[in-house]
Amino acid sequence: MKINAIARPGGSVRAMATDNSTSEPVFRVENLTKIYRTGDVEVRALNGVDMTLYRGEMAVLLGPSGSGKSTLLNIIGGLDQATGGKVWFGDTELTGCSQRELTRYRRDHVGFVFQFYNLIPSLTAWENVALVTEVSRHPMRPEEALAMVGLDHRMSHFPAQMSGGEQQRVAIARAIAKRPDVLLCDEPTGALDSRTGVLVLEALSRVNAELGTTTAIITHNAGIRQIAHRVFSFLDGRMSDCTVNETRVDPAEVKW
Ligand SMILES: Nc1ncnc2c1ncn2[C@@H]1O[C@H](COP(=O)(O)OP(=O)(O)OP(=O)(O)O)[C@@H](O)[C@H]1O
Repeated sequence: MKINAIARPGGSVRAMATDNSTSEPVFRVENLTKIYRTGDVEVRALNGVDMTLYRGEMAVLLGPSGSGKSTLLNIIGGLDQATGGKVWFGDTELTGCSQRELTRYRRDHVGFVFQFYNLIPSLTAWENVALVTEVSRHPMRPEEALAMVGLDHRMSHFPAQMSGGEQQRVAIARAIAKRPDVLLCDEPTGALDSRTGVLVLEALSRVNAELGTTTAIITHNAGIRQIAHRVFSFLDGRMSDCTVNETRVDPAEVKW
C-alpha cells in the first residue's frame, strides 16, 4: 500500500511532503481475545480480532463505547496481556513476552498519547519532554520534538500557562522524542474542541509523514477517519470493517 496524496474537500489535492506508508507489517494480530474477570463476572472485551498494521501507516480506530478499541491498543502497546491469540511486533511475538520484555518493548519502541495529557505541572514544556529524552537511547533534542508539534515558542511555559491543545502537543512531543516506531493514541482529541483538536491532528499527521512513525488513533469523532490511510471499525470486540482512504483529507479540514 502506498498512498501519496492528501485531498482537500472540493477536489484540490496536494502531495504530502513525505508519505512513508509501506506494505511491511509492523503489527500482526491473530485471533486475539481478551476476557476480563471480576469475581464471577466475565467481560469478553476482544472476541477474535485479526488485523495487520503496516509500517508508516496512519490508522484510525472507530467504534462504539465498549467495542474493545482501547483493549486492543493496550495489548499491542504492551500495557496489557491477551487471553488468547497472538500479536507480533515485527518478528517479536508480544504475546509470548514476559513483563520485563514488554517493559523494554514499550520503552524502546512505543509512544503513547492519551486523552488527558499527564504532564508534570511543576515542569516546563521543555523539561516535561527532557524527562523522556534523558532515559532514551537515540532521542531527539526536546526543542526538536517541540518544534515538530509547532511549540518551539512555548518551551519555557508551564502546563498551566498553556491551552488544552498545546498541552496535548507537549504530550505528543514527549511521546515522539524517543523516536518510537509506533505512536498509539487513545482519544487524543477527546477533551478538545475541533479548532484546537485540528492542531493536534496536524501534529500527529506531520510526525507520521516526516518520521514515518506508524500511528494508530482511537476516536469517537467519525470525521477524523478522513485523515487516515486506513479506518478500522470495531463492534462487540470484533473488527467489523476495514476501509482504505484512496485520498486523505488534510487535518485542517476536519470538523466535529
Ligand atoms: N480493566 C478492566 N476490567 C474489566 N473490564 C474491562 C476492563 N477494561 C475494559 N473492560 C471492559 O471491556 C470492554 C471493552 O472496553 P474498551 O475500553 O476496550 O472499549 P472501547 O471501545 O475502548 O470503549 P471506549 O470508546 O468507551 O473507550 C468494555 O465492556 C469494558 O467495560
